[in-house]
Amino acid sequence: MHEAAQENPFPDSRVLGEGPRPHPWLDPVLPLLGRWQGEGRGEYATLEQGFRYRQEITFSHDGRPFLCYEARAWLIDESGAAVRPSGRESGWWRVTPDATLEVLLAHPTGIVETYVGRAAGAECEMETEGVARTPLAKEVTGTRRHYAVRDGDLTVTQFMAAVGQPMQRHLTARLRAVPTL
Ligand code: HEM
Repeated sequence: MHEAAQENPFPDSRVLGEGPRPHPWLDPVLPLLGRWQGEGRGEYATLEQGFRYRQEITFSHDGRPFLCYEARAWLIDESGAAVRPSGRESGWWRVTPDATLEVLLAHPTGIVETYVGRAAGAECEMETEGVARTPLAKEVTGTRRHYAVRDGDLTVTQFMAAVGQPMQRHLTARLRAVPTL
């Protein structure tokens, strides 16, 4: 005999004023809350040429002192037309009372990253403490990220040390807040 499914009584919210009240420790990262979409450019020393992509990022919370994070990107051509799915990641942004960030991100490419960073004035900076890789994953040894919300835009930059290369820029994107579904 199957029990009837129940509506989760503790839904996530990505809109301020809807759902649970954000935990006070989340104050420094509240500007990130919501759904963002925009375009970025990528590069790396091992690649013959750069690339363009669109990316969608959502940040939500359930009243506890962490954000639920999800990001999906797809490559686009010069005219902006979609080419193929690309980088995808999900994880948790834990925030402490002194605005230290502890971030966990998992990638379908066999990589799990743990970061430590800081949130201040609508900007977040973080650097990897650890990178774990499955046997077939590419050799990524460290990553640095910067997120900034300014005038309704979210800019995201990512530097990476990987495949024998020193830390260098891989991604830069500018996203705008979009209405939640
Ligand atoms: C917006 C997200 C991302 C996009 C659009 C993106 C896109 C790309 C593209 C187009 C390439 C060239 C190879 C290919 O065509 O697939 C590439 C290479 C690579 N990316 Fe990313 N990437 C993203 C995020 C990441 C992240 C988060 C990591 C690390 C955790 C990463 C690590 C790498 C590595 C290691 C390579 C291979 C370099 C090489 O072997 O030459 N990427 N990326």
